[in-house]
Amino acid sequence: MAGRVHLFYSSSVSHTISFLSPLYSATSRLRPICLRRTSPPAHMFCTCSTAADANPVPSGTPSSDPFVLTTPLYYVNAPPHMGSAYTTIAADAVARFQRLLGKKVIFITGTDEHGEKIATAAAASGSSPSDHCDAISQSYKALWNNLDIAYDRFIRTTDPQHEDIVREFYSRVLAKGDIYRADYEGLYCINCEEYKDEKELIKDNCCPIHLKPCVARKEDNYFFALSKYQKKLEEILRKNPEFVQPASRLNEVRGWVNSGLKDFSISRAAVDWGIPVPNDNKQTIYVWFDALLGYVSALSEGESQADLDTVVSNGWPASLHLIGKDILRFHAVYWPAMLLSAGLSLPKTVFGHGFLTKDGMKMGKSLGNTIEPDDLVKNFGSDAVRYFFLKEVELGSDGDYSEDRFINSVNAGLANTIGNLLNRTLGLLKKNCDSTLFVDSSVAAEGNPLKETVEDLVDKARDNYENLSLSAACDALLEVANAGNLYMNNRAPWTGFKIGGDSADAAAKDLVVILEIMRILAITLSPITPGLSLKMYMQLGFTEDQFYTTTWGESEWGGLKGGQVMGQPEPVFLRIDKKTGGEAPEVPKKNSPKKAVKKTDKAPQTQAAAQA
Ligand SMILES: Nc1ncnc2c1ncn2[C@@H]1O[C@H](COP(=O)(O)OP(=O)(O)OP(=O)(O)O)[C@@H](O)[C@H]1O
Repeated sequence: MAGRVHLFYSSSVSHTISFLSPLYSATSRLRPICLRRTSPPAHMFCTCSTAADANPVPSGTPSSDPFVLTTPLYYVNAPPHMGSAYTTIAADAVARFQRLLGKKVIFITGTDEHGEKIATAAAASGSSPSDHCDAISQSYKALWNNLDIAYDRFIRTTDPQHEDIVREFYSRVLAKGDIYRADYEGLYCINCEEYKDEKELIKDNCCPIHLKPCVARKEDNYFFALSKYQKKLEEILRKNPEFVQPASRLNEVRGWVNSGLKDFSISRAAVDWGIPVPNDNKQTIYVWFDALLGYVSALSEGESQADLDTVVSNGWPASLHLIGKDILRFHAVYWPAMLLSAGLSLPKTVFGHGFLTKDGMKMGKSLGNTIEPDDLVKNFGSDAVRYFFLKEVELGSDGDYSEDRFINSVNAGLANTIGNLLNRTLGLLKKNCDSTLFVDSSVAAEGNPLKETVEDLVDKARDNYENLSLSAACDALLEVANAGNLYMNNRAPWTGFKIGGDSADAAAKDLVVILEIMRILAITLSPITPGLSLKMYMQLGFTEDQFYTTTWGESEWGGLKGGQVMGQPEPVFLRIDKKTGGEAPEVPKKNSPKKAVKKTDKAPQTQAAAQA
């Protein structure tokens, strides 16, 4: 889904209805309005309906329904960049957290492959659109693999089952009387694949986003009667404020809706590379009326027949659409209206996060001002990349990348505060206790207020995960590690071992306390840094299989047992040397989606893991 701007009707667009579907009649000339392009609390995971309460169509999600979450389907005009990776990493962390809670999760991502821009990009590279799409969608899959993304479904809008769903959806909306035909003339931005309002253009009729001149175009198109859904959308936004998150985005969406919704064009006459409009193969379906349906068609995977009733029974509606704020209007205005028209339930939450920027401009494929995530993974490992962007860029706000900030943050958090504490503690345990735990961690912590501190922080992290405050979840977990470091320094167990007797027993208990903290951290940090967490868990004497079957419930204090033998103290995360950068880690071969949730390969996953 490109950050395409949709323009309804502008003063620069001459628009007259030349043909009306027998099912819909418009009587007035459509008035000009243009759209500009530009982050759920605990309740979003409750099983009661939210947006669906205001939905006139049958809805409601029983508690056994899966947690379905989506990233945008990325537009294959160019390979992925750090911006595309940002949304996907955040979605992966949410998916992993929900799995830890024991939910059945369906994490959907994929690629948006139709439209003029794709045909042009293919021609420029001397390949057919279909070969081009195969190559670029593969580059997304490869990056997700390198970033440890455990998606469940990867939908391509050129998949046959998707095309079937789009046609069925279109037919439902047509039958509802919500599609009609009209003339359209105006200035067109090929990169946005949209007609633009002259008022929003900059010098020489250039698109303000892509900085390229728009071209005059005239065609007749099919339109979707968005205006019919004005009242319903107002009601949904009033009754279900959690439908759009964070609150600042909700206000934006309310502003758009309250200023009056105008119908929009859902076909293109001049674009061959698309799904033909049913009963009119001279037109193809507009990319957004096609791509948004990918969230639905992804649920038909594995079915011999792809139809809307099947996908509904397979988990629709989605619990969460995680998107960038550039495509909020499509997801929070057009999409719910389209779903209402087709008689489908609305997603529970649309979360529009902020932008990664470079020199103040949104990083994007069209502008080419991108950071290559593969380079970051190669230099620093996937855990470092995931940690930095989730901790340092609050979901919902914009954030700038700088290598210095990256290295400082990752070194301070993962290498010093967490990795070093585990390594020191295991080193002391090896030297003084033959790497064996002296007592159960529940016994070691009797009367120790640190246990309660940790429990409170873990609860805080859980709330933050649930609210999609991923950065705050990282902060709470770092506080847990800080509390462990402080305890180690205050208690100085090495002196107790030197003294011997009761003091040595107390020191041995202290080590158990700290290792229990590390166990809890390994579990609770695993949505953010799955590779590092696995490494930590295994050093604590657990197996890989045990790691992949842990639940959030197991983060309760008391998992370590007396007599348990710990692994060898080896650094789980090495400091990154500012001068040389990180050493290249082995890029793990992993992530067939399900396998990634319960991996069986043994490849090290972090810079440190590769070196350890
Ligand atoms: N700079 C960015 N910061 C955060 N997320 C981004 C950024 N760029 C893209 N994304 C993610 O990708 C989505 C847009 O996908 P798309 O494939 O259109 O990428 P794009 O680079 O924005 O494309 P283009 O530059 O051609 O408009 C956004 O909604 C967001 O989820």
